[in-house]
Formats: sequence, structure tokens, C-alpha cells
Amino acid sequence: MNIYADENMPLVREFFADLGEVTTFDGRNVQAEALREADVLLVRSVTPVNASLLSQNNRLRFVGTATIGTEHVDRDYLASRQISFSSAPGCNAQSVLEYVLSSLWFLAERYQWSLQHKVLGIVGVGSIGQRLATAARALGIPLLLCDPLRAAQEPDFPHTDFTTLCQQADIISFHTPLEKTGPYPSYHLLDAVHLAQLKPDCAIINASRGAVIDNQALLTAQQRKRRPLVLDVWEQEPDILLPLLPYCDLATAHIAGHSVEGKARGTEMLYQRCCELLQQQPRMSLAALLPVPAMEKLQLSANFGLPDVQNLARMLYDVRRDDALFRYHITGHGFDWLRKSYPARREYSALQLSGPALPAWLDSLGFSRQ
Ligand SMILES: NC(=O)C1=CN([C@@H]2O[C@H](COP(=O)(O)OP(=O)(O)OC[C@H]3O[C@@H](n4cnc5c(N)ncnc54)[C@H](O)[C@@H]3O)[C@@H](O)[C@H]2O)C=CC1
Ligand SMILES: O=C(O)C(=O)[C@H](O)COP(=O)(O)O
Repeated sequence: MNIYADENMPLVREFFADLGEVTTFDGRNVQAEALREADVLLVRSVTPVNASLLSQNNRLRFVGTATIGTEHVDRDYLASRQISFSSAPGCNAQSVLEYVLSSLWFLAERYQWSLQHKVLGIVGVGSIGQRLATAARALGIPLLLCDPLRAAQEPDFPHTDFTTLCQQADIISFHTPLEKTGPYPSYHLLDAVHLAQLKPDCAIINASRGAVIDNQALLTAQQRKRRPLVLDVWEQEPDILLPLLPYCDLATAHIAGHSVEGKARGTEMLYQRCCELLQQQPRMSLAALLPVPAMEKLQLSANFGLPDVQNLARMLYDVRRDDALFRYHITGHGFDWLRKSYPARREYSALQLSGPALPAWLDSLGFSRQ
């Protein structure tokens, strides 16, 4: 069994070595010729998997993407060749939540906001958006939710249409997939028309897909009237619209989902799907492979409360680190280097909390107790 995997897939050899021979490749630049002998193909979001990439391969059985987003995979083509496919839904949802929370705390500090007096609009309330909604409720942040697909299926879903959300929210965070067609396309969802409808100081956070926001229209709007802006994802990565950078409060290289756990969970999920396909019992598990975190245990006193949570979270992840890396290295090393050399970052759950009266809302943020 020949297993071909993106070189940026952590623990891929540890998981897959018992299923076959593992060969790694550069996901951004891989060509059809290099994949001729693959039985299993494991990719990340940077590899378009389509008829052209698979034109020289006639033995492929399984394609897996260790990501939540799947717009880079031509699933109809895979189905036409009876090649099984799996993504890794939810694998890095907690990682994106921690990115957004860190961004919210940063913006609150920079602009001296009380988040409890800001309306957070969440666009796309799936794995990530729902986690964010749960965390925001725990932190007392008022919410507007926009998800027309959920609204169509769930009579009680408190849906606010996108235009109304644009008019009423103080902060908007995007968590939709990138869809160019269908009844609810998200391509350029935030366009010049909607940008003009936002409150003057409405903050924008995008950690979904770059093209959910019309980047050129965003630049024009920022040049006219600057708003708080956090961008993890950009149109046309890795060749992004660099003139946007001075207008960003936080700018990062599509790393919101790149926690150690988030990336490794993606590898594990594909391993499990592959074992199912091969009708083999999985022999490896993430719990056994994850490294011991630098900070393992922390005792909180009975005085720990909501105002302290930001300091606790910052011990584990502070988005300012990634913003600084981006601004320093983007012109020299470039977008993909920043992603490839991303420093280790553990999720909140890596730290076991103990104490006499741990508040229940810590669980809603993803912390774990001893
Ligand atoms: N920056 C990063 O590192 C990462 C980015 N992502 C991106 O975040 C997206 C969301 O991830 P998940 O929450 O796991 O996906 P999900 O599929 O669980 O949720 C997406 C939600 O968006 C809703 N939606 C679809 N079209 C919409 C529209 N036009 N307007 C409003 N809502 C719409 C869907 O109904 C669904 O509930 C992914 O598709 C991926 O593109 C995911 C992980 C990491
Ligand atoms: O899961 C997704 O979707 C993402 O966007 C990942 O966090 C980033 O994907 P990679 O480009 O690192 O594969």
C-alpha cells in the first residue's frame, strides 16, 4: 500500500506506517507525475485534488484531507472514479475558537471595549461558529447568529439574516465554508454593498476562507474609514493583497486551526477512515502520540473569575505572537514559510485545571479539569 501525504501532516508516519509505505510531498507544488503510484492520498487545503492532479494515477482508493474545508477537492470527480473520500470535520474547531477568543480579547484591550456591551455577529454556526457562540454566551457577550441553512432545518434556530446582522453587530466573525454556487453562496458574502452597511466601528474577523470577503472592496473600505480588522485568511493565498496589512489589527497566515491537537486530530481522523476502508482495527491513537505539554497542571484559587480568564488563556495562546511573526516575515520568507514553520501551540485542554471552585463556564471555553 503506497501512502502519499502532504509533508505538513504531523504524525503521519506514526499513524500510517503500519498500513503501508509513507511518502511525503510538497502540497502546494505537487504534480500528477509524483502521485502515479499512490493508493492513498492525504492532503491539506493547499492541494487542488482534481482530474488533472490524478490524471496519471489509476490505482488510487482513498483521498483524505486533514482539514475541515473541502473546496479544494473535486468530490464529484472522485465519486466518478469510485475513490473514497474523507475530510476531518471538527478536527481544528477548538483551535479556531481559541484564535478568535484571543483576537476578541486583544481588540477589547486595544479599543478599551467591554465585550459584554458589544454584539458579536457569528456568520456560519457549524462546528466552529457553534463553539464560538457557546463560549461567547459563557463570557456574557450578546450574540446575533446567521446561518440560513440551519434556519431552514431547525425551526427554533435564532437566525438573523446577513444584511440585518451587518447593520446591527459591533463585531462580525465569519465561519462559513467557501461556496460559490448553491442557494447560499458565501463567495464575497461581505462585499462593497454590505461593507457600506456596517456600523462605522464594526470589527471584522475572518478565520474561514479569504474569499468570503471581497478583499479589494475591504481595502477600499478600510482606506476610506478604518475599522478593527483581524484576518487569518486571504484571497489568493499565498499571493495575498499585501496593501491590506497596514489596515489589519491582527494579520496571520491561515494558522487559526494550526494547534498541535488540531492538526494531529486531522491526521488521526484520516487514519481511522483509512482503517475502516481497509477493514483493519486502528492500532494507533492520538492520546498516545501527543507530546507532553510544557504546562501540564495549574491550580486556580477560589478567587479566580471572569476577569482572569484572559490571562489564563494567554498562557497557552496569544494571537499577538502570530501577528508579530507575520508582519516580520511575510515579505522575506512568505506566506507558506510562516505556515510550515509554525511554532507549537497547545489547546486549552492540554492544561489540567484544579481548584476548590472551578467555574462551570471554563468548560464552555474548552478548558479541562483534573
Ligand atoms: N483559518 C483556519 O485555519 C480554518 C478555517 N476553517 C474554515 O472554517 C469553515 C467553517 O468550519 P466549520 O465550522 O467546521 O464548518 P461547518 O461545516 O461545521 O459549519 C459551517 C456552517 O456555515 C453555514 N453556512 C454555509 N453557508 C452559509 C452562508 N452563506 N451564510 C451563513 N452560514 C452559512 C453552514 O450551514 C454550517 O452550519 C470551514 O469550512 C473552513 O473553510 C476551518 C478550520 C480552520
Ligand atoms: O481545516 C481547514 O479547513 C483549514 O483551513 C485548516 O486549518 C488549514 O488547513 P491547511 O491549509 O493547513 O491544510
